[in-house]
Amino acid sequence: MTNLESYPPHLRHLSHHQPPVPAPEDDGGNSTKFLESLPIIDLQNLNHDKNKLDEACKHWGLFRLVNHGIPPTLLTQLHDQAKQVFSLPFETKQSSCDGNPINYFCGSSALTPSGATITTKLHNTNLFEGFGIHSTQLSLFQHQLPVFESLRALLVEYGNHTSRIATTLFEAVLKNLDFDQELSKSYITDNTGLFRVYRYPHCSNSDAGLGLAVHTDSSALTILNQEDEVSGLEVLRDDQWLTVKPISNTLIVNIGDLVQAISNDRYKSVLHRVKVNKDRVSITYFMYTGEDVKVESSKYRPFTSNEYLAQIEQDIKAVGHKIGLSRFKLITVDN
Ligand SMILES: O=C(O)CCC(=O)C(=O)O
Ligand SMILES: [Fe+2]
Repeated sequence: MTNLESYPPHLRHLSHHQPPVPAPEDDGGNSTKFLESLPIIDLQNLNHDKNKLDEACKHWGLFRLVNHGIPPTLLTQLHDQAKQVFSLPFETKQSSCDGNPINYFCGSSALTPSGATITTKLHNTNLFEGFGIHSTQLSLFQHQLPVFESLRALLVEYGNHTSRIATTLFEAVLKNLDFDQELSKSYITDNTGLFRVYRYPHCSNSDAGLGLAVHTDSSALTILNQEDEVSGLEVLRDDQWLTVKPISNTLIVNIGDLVQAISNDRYKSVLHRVKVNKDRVSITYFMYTGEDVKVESSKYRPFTSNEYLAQIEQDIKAVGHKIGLSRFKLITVDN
C-alpha cells in the first residue's frame, strides 16, 4: 500500500495513474530489454581479471562487481532501513535535514561542490527523492530521529566497505593505465566519497518522465547498490537503452567523468538514466579525487574535482543542464 504523504507533493499523482489493461502478451509498452553479457569483475581476483577490467572500462564504462566482501545482511538492512526513512511524511524528511549535514532533495540531482543539490527552474525534473551526505560527515553527528540514526549508522559501516572497494578498484584502474606509483598515490590519497540514497516512486505510466534523467557521473568511480528484483537503471549501448539487471549481492560500478579524463578518454564515462516502474530504492557511492588534486590529462586542461563540480553548477544555472567534460577539452590544431 503506497503511503502517499511520504511522497513529495509533485510525485503523489503518479501512483493514481491507472494503466490501460494490457492485452494478452502486451506489456503496456514498457518492454524491458536487458543488458546481456555485462562484464563481471571479481574484487578478490583483480590481478587475474586485469585485462577484463581494462576491456570493461574501455568498451562498457561499467561492470558488475562480485566478491566485494560486503556482508549480504548489511546490504539488506541498508535497503530496509532506507525504506523506513522514506516512508516518513515528506515534511518530516525535509525538516529533519535542516541544520544537519544530511541533505534531502527531490526533482534535481545535480550537486554543488559542497554536496548540496542545485535547484533551478531550468533543470529537468527527475521523478525521485533522496538523501545525500559526504562520507566524512557521517560519523560527525547523530540524528535525533531513531530511523535516521539507524540509517546513518548502517551507512558508516557500509562506507568502510565502499571506500575500500573504490580505492582498490581505482588503484587497479590506474595500474592498467600504467601510472607510476607517485602519480597514483596523489590521486588515491585523500579521495573523497559521497552517498546518495534514492527512492523512485511506483509509476506504471511510461510517459510520466524519467526517474533520473540521462547523464554521466561526475565522479571518478561510482558504486551502485540496486534493490534486489527491482530494475530501473538503463545504459546506452549501441544506441539502445538497456536495463542493468539487479542481481543479489552484486554491485554495479560505473566509470565517471574524472576517470575518463585521467585515462585520456581511453575509458568512458557511461551515459545512463533511471526509468520509473515499481517503487525502488538505490544507493550510490561516488568516489572523487581529492579536493586539491589536479586531474591531469592530454585531452583536457587540468582541473580539480571541485572546479569540475563548480563548472557544472554554473552551467546548470545558465543553460539548464550539465555540459561536463567538453567544457575542459583542449583544442588541438592539426597542421
Ligand atoms: O538509481 C540508480 O540506479 C542510478 C543512480 C545514478 O545514476 C546516480 O546517482 O548518478
Ligand atoms: Fe549516475
